[in-house]
Amino acid sequence: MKPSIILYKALPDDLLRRLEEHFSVTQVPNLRPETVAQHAQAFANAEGLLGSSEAVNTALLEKMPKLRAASTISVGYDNFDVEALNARRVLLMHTPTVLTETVADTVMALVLSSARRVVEVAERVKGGEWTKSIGPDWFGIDVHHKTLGIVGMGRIGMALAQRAHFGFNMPILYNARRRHEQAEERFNARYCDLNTLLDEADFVCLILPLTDETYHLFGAEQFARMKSSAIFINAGRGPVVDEKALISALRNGDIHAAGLDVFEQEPLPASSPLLKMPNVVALPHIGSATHETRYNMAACAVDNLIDALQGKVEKNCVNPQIAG
Ligand SMILES: NC(=O)C1=CN([C@@H]2O[C@H](COP(=O)(O)OP(=O)(O)OC[C@H]3O[C@@H](n4cnc5c(N)ncnc54)[C@H](O)[C@@H]3O)[C@@H](O)[C@H]2O)C=CC1
Ligand SMILES: O=C(O)C(=O)CO
Repeated sequence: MKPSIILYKALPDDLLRRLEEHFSVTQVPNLRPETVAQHAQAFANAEGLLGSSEAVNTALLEKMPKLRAASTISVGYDNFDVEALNARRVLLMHTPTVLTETVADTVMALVLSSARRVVEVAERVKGGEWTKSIGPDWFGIDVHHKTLGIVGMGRIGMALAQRAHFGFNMPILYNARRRHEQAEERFNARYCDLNTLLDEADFVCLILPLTDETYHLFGAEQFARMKSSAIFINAGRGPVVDEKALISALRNGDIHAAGLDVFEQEPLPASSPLLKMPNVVALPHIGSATHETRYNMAACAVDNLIDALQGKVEKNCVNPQIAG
């Protein structure tokens, strides 16, 4: 008999067929308690779980006594209680690498659009305001040759550094938990402590995972330290930043502008002051959202679940140490 799994995200037809070749699949719209209650037997029987963007915690694991592997269609896994998974010896698989280049493109888009005011001035054109040759009130600031500070020099940080160094001649500073020889050799990146990076960078780009250590890593103190001409970019996770402090820093002119793909609450509430600020580019968490990359992420997650339930954890496994 095929192992049973729960699928909580729609998949392209060919990937669903691939999954069904290996598993008996129950599709559900989400992992909310009412959904779990409605499909209690399927959850009770499931050995695998596949989807994204939902909390997987002790309460859910209690409803899934046979669960052996969870596969998320994302690289970030802050929505999983990894300790609880480890305690239950449930493997957690994720999708690094396949999305790295696309997310780095998104970060570069945030850098360019916030510095050159692309969204703001395009709206002015659409609003019929371009009636004569433009003046300095439409101008932006240069990106090329400016200093880029990267906080979190992982896979995406490296892909961003590559774009900035070779494409835009930007000197690169970085802060990470350890020195990154490749970043220094390939992109001439300079390692520094966070305060030095904040003091010197023209663009401060966060591409960090959300962990206990990174929660609210950026607050009033960090924004006050940045240059008043600096642009702040966050494409990692919203709660790494104290959003109230960010709003104050933008209001007070402590920083010049912000480009944001992630927020403390997603979707960003319509009442957020960020939406009223012309110097904020706010995107709906589109870092990896291209047709090609989202397909590749889903395919990777399907393969990951097939591998994990066969005990293969050589790649893309967050907690391989628990494999039997
Ligand atoms: N906006 C979006 O759509 C996307 C956001 N992300 C986010 O980006 C994160 C990074 O992805 P990758 O680069 O693939 O991960 P990665 O694991 O390769 O890189 C993360 C880097 O952050 C560093 N780091 C962790 N804690 C730190 C701390 N306290 N101080 C300084 N550095 C620290 C790590 O050492 C590592 O170098 C993901 O965990 C996810 O949260 C990822 C993909 C898409
Ligand atoms: O993969 C992730 O972690 C995302 O945020 C979406 O691609």
